[in-house]
Parts: sequence; structure tokens; C-alpha cells
Amino acid sequence: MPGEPWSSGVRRGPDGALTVAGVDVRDLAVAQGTPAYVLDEADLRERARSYRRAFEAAFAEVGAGVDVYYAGKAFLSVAVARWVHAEGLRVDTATGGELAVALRAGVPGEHIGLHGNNKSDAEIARALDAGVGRIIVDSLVEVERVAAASRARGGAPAPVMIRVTTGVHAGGHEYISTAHEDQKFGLSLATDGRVATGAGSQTEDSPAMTALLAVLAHPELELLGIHSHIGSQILDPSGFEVAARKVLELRAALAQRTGFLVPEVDLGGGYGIAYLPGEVALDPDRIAKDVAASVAASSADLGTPLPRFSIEPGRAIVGPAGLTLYTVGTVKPVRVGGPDDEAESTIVRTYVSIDGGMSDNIRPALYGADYHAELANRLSDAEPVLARVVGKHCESGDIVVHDVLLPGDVRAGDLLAVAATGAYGRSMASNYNHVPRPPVVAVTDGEARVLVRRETEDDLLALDQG
Ligand SMILES: Cc1ncc(COP(=O)(O)O)c(C=O)c1O
Ligand SMILES: N[C@@H](CCCC[NH3+])C(=O)O
Repeated sequence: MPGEPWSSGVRRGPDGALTVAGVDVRDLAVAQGTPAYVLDEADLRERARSYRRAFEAAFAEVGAGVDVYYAGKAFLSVAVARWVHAEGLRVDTATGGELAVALRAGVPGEHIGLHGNNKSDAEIARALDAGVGRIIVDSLVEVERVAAASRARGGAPAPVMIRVTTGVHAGGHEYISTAHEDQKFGLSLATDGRVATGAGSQTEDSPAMTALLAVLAHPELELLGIHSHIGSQILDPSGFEVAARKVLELRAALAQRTGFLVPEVDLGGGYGIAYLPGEVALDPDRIAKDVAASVAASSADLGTPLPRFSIEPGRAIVGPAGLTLYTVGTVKPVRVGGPDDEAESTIVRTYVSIDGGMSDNIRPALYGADYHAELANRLSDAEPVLARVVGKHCESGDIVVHDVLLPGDVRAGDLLAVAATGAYGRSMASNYNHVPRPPVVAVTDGEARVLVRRETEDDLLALDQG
């Protein structure tokens, strides 16, 4: 330490305690309590900058422009939206709630995109009223719904992208892979026997082509682009190139059919990070160069000029910048294997219970995700034990770290830090067992500042109408 999977501001202080951006975690625990999400601002901003610079440089090299949208679903607060926007990123939102946060942060509407497979009329209306730069349409019915909302406003045509599913399946877990056919997102590129309803065609069209034609048939809509997101926590980048090729083929086919060349292609997010020591995150420079070269080659093959591109990284910007700080409570050795009568071959796992759990990090329970933890308030030379870090919830799957070596003298009152929890931790947190959600505390140049305050029991009781 430091090094992956920790944020770049993590160090061991002279007495062995962790510091983040110059803030001692023991002071943080006293001032903010635990559990607490700790966000290293400089690290987050640097990742935002490096993605933007890498993609701008690589795409400029092949003659294309690119915009980087931060995927707010990973974690969005007003401050984070401001930081990423100040670093030249735009903001991708998935709901009216995320849109509200981006707008509160002062991100201009034209720098915001709105996603969602089931947008409400209110969300569509709010996006149009805010003048969002793009609504990413997820179904054929939504083409009509956005067109009707745009018509009702009578202003400029609403800028839309069509989200397509390319069949490319990438990412760590089925639930976070989003471009295979049998799931709820987007419109398939595969022809499935349906006949196009747009442009008087007699040929069978894919749902994706049908939707593009439907958008073109609506004067209230401006067909801005085609969108593809293939999954999340992707460590093998070849899927991005295959998916991009399929989208560019669709764009060329539409141009051949209608003469309209879609101006933008969004390649989605999904860039994988390191969660464990020894894991290697995708390198933005490498991936940007490879994808840019590949889309340039595909466009040349297809004989179409390059579109403008965009990408939507979430996890890669905020994930490694965050850690969660917990206080250890019960420590319990449990015999988990080996014949009962042969003590020397028995495996003992030490269950280390912390004061949070699946309510602040659902990813291990939901995806089997692995995390890394370290003793944070001190160093110890005690013999390591095989530990499982578990939460306080009434659920045996309430595991935060499946397997980790911790010093054998780990005890109640110690602090544990779990690395790389910045993405999809707070944003997927719940109140299971009426546990209030932890605060998000930013650390910058030796100072700590609360971005999202800790929930209280009063907050929970205030919702209960008796
Ligand atoms: C459409 C879209 N864009 C961007 C993202 C962000 O993905 P990640 O956080 O893996 O970069 C997601 C989530 O997987 C998504 O569904
Ligand atoms: N929530 C997922 C990532 C997003 C899934 C699809 N948009 C995770 O924690 O990995």
C-alpha cells in the first residue's frame, strides 16, 4: 500500500494508520462516525480528466470528436456532478432523481443525457423542459411518447438516441451485462421476423432499425445518435470494438436506406477497475487508442465518415476513489471444514462483523463481487487469519468481503477500510433492517467535508406515517 485497489491518496501514516488525502481515518471515524464512505476528490478528478484526455487524444488522432459523460448511477451528488463537469465531462442520468441532482449542480441541460427503460411522462417532460442534450430512447413505444411530449411543447425537435442491443455480452456478471438479447434494455439489432412500420419498407427490419426509421418519420424528433452499452466491469476490451462495429454497420445501413447519416454514436460505459490487489484496471489510454483505431477501420470499410462519439464511464471514475470505513464489532472464529476429529486439518474462518454490511454494499450479495479490506487504524504483526468480513444484517449472505487475510489480533473497536467502494455502494444502498445509510465524506488536501449526510433514525421514522 498504497496502490490499486486503493485511491491514489491512500497512505500509511508513521504510526501505521491509514490516511486518505492527508486525513487520518481515526480522525474521520471520530468526526463522522462509521460506517462512512470516504471519497478522495483529487483521485476522482484525476480519473475524470484522464478518461477525457485519453479519449479526446485518441479520437482526434483518427479525426473524430468525442464527449465523455459521467454515468451518475455509479454515484451522484451535487458536488460530484460539479467536479466532473469542471473536469470537462458531461453527465449521464438514468432517472428523474439523477437528473434533478445534475441540474441542482448547475450542469447545463445540453450537457446532460437521460436514460431509462421505463421513463415516466414526468421524467420525459422534465428532461425536455431542462433542454437535455439527449434522451436515449429504449423502446418503440417510447419513440411515440417522446414525440408526443415534444409536440406538446411545440419547440425545437427533441434530440434522441436509440439504444440498441448488439448481442455482445460483456462484464463480470449476468445482471451487469446489458447487450445480450434476453433482457430489458434497448432494441435488438437482430431481425426477428417483425416487419418494419417505417418508411414503407417491405423488408424485415430489426427492432433497432424500425425505431431509427420511426424517429426519422417524426418531425418533433431529431435523430442524434445510436447508443450501445454492453455491460459493466469489463476487463476484456474486445467487446467494445465488436459492438462499435455493429453500431456503425447499422448506421451505414440506415444511411443507405434513407440518405440520413446519424451524427453520433455512444459506446456506453463499463470500463473495469481493480477491486483486489494484483488486479489491473483497464487503462484509458490503451482502450481509447484501440477503440479509436477500430472504429476508424470499421468506418473506412463501410465507406462512411466517422460520427462524433461519446462514452459513459461511471465505475472507472468514482469506484477507485472511494473506500468504506467500518468499525469492527464481534470477532468469531468458526470451524468451516476438515474432519471433526482431526483438529490439525480443520479450517477456521474468522468472521469479523462490522457496523454496516449489505445495506451499504449490496454488490457481494447481488453479484458475488469481491472486495479487499485492511486494518485501518493500526499496523499489526500478528499472524494473519483467513477472515470473512460480514455485516450486521439479519441475513447470512450479508458479506462484504468473502475472503481476506487480516491480522489475527483484529478486535472490537478496530477500523477496517474496504477499498474501491466508490461506485454502486452509496448509490445502491438500502435501509434494510432500518439501518440509516452512511454519509459520503470527501477528503481533499487534508480536509474532510460531508457531501451527503448520514441518515438518522429520525429520517427513517419521518417516513413512517403511523
Ligand atoms: C447505459 C449505461 N451507461 C453507462 C453505465 C455505466 O457503467 P460503468 O459504471 O460500468 O462504467 C451503465 C451501467 O452499467 C449503463 O447502463
Ligand atoms: N450496478 C452495477 C453496474 C450497473 C449495471 C448496469 N447499468 C454494479 O454494481 O456493478
